[in-house]
Amino acid sequence: MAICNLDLPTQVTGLSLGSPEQLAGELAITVANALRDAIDSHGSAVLVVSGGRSPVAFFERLRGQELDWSKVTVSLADERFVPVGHPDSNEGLVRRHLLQGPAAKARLLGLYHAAPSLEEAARLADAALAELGRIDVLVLGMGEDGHTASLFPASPNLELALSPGCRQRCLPMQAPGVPRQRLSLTLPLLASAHLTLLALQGQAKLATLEDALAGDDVAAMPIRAFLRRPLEIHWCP
Ligand SMILES: O=C(O)[C@H](O)[C@@H](O)[C@H](O)[C@H](O)COP(=O)(O)O
Repeated sequence: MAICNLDLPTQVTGLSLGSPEQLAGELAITVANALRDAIDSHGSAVLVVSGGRSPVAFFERLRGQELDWSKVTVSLADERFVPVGHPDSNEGLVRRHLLQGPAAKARLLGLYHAAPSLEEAARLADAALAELGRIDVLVLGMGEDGHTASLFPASPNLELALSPGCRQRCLPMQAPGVPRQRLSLTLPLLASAHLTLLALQGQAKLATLEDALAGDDVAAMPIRAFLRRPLEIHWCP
């Protein structure tokens, strides 16, 4: 299915849903099916999710899905350099909205570490991610500037984070708005996911997607790195 007549590359599929509630439900079913398949095929599943405002309804629908959560590891595509109890924490968001009920049995591999600097926190996250293993499902969001995870245009370290040879799994990044200090998984790790989903809501993000599809400068719009790989976009007005 196309998304609002957007001309998608062959490796990108698009699903248009009627409302944010339908998008959350559809995404939850898609992710749960992929996690069950991973558990059936290799005994465990790794889910990497994004934070921000949009995923809350998706998290709450996903936690209601029947699966063996004790075999699931949840991690984050990016994090803000704030304590987990801070309202801006993505780990806090996942703990509050996803890891509840049966889903609380999942293991959470967070990125935040209390460290004297963002750089040191990124080094600690990078070391912790060594045990993540293969990402079975990656759920990305996107900002209206075309960032994804915390791969922001003009951020220091962006070029390194996007390079195919980047050896770090996690790097310190700077967002244009608060909270500025971020931790982001790098492209090689993110792009290694077996299934990558991009969840978008609203006309503004549809326009951003259209801009991203019309150009090829990845540094200007890092989401472009994912549009040239197999990707499933779920969008609603
Ligand atoms: O930490 C974050 O903010 C996210 O990981 C980020 O990459 C997010 O996916 C986009 O900024 C979209 O955010 P919204 O869903 O809030 O629009």
